[in-house]
Amino acid sequence: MSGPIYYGAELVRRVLTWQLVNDAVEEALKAVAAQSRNAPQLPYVVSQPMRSVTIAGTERSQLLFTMPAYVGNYRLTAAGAAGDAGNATRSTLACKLVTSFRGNQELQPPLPSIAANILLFNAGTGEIDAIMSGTDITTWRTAAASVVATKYLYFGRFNAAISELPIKVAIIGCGTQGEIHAVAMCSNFKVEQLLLYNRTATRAQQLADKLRKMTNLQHTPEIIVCNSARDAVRDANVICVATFSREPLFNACDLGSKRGLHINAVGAGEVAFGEVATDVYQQSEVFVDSLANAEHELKGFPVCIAGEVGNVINKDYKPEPTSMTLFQSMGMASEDACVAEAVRSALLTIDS
Ligand SMILES: NC(=O)C1=CN([C@@H]2O[C@H](COP(=O)(O)OP(=O)(O)OC[C@H]3O[C@@H](n4cnc5c(N)ncnc54)[C@H](O)[C@@H]3O)[C@@H](O)[C@H]2O)C=CC1
Ligand SMILES: O=C([O-])C1=[NH+]CCC1
Repeated sequence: MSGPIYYGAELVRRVLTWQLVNDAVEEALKAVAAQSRNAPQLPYVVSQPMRSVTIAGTERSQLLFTMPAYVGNYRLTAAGAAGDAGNATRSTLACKLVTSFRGNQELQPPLPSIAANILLFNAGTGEIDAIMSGTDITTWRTAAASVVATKYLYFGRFNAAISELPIKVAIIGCGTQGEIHAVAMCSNFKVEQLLLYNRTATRAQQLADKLRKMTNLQHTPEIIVCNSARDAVRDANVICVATFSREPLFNACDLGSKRGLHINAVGAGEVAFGEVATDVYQQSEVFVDSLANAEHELKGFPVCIAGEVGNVINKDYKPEPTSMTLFQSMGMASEDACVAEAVRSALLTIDS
């Protein structure tokens, strides 16, 4: 063996599309749920041990996570698996190394708070095949998990086609995740209004300006920069919250009149679930990406968890049209493994 191939960020970016990432993430969510519910009729074999967290210093503001996963017998159906490869089952052994240094945004020039690399192993021999830049994969796959959760938990409750139902989306926190969630929502759904809020208002304004200039969004919504999280969430159908806040940024009475509502709670995952008030959790049906991870990482979580998103997909569960659902996203190594495999597959396709 000549040593691992390195796939840098530029190469990875060449093949990242929503179809590729959404499909790989959906497959990972289904595989994890099948494994945890012991569904022998489904082919998947998953091993996803708890991620380790190394604190780099005296506070939890600088962290290194190791995120290993084996996902066996899954399929890549999107562009990543061109031609016949789309029908073949895959098995991937991978480990992501990811840092979360939340002060990086204050540096001059700023650096991403989250930076990652993914090691891909030969699942038959255990030898390392490739090292892939994982920062964009982390960014995209996290938004894709919210897209998949929104597709099944919000749109899945209505009979209309996704492309026909207009929605208002609130983005709370306009950093890397806020931006990719805005792009993901406008690329996958018919967003008629995008309501942006950030603690530092200029950041929300900068994101609004950037989004208005983007020509590749499937839907170009009206974009409103809000003065408070409360203003942003009041009329939204879908809320994405992605900050480092440990304090609730909105509570149940901020959500306005009863209507169909879905929340993707993405941030603060490594320390808590503090961004959203307890009464919002209490009034929601709460789903996670992995129950096993939730047991370990969400100690003191205020409500019972209804289940895993993958189980909603596997079992075709439909929430009531006016219910409030919440996806507590922690991020899973299986998502990284399946997306990295799809990226490698797509790169091999364009090279050949
Ligand atoms: N669930 C998952 O799979 C993943 C979750 N994350 C989490 O998403 C969150 C955001 O990550 P990035 O967008 O990469 O970070 P970022 O540093 O790019 O953006 C963070 C945003 O949150 C805002 N913010 C920070 N502290 C705040 C506070 N106390 N109150 C209100 N707003 C505050 C900042 O103004 C900034 O706009 C983090 O908590 C991170 O750990 C990140 C990657 C994956
Ligand atoms: O899943 C992930 O990669 C992360 N979750 C929180 C910080 C990074």
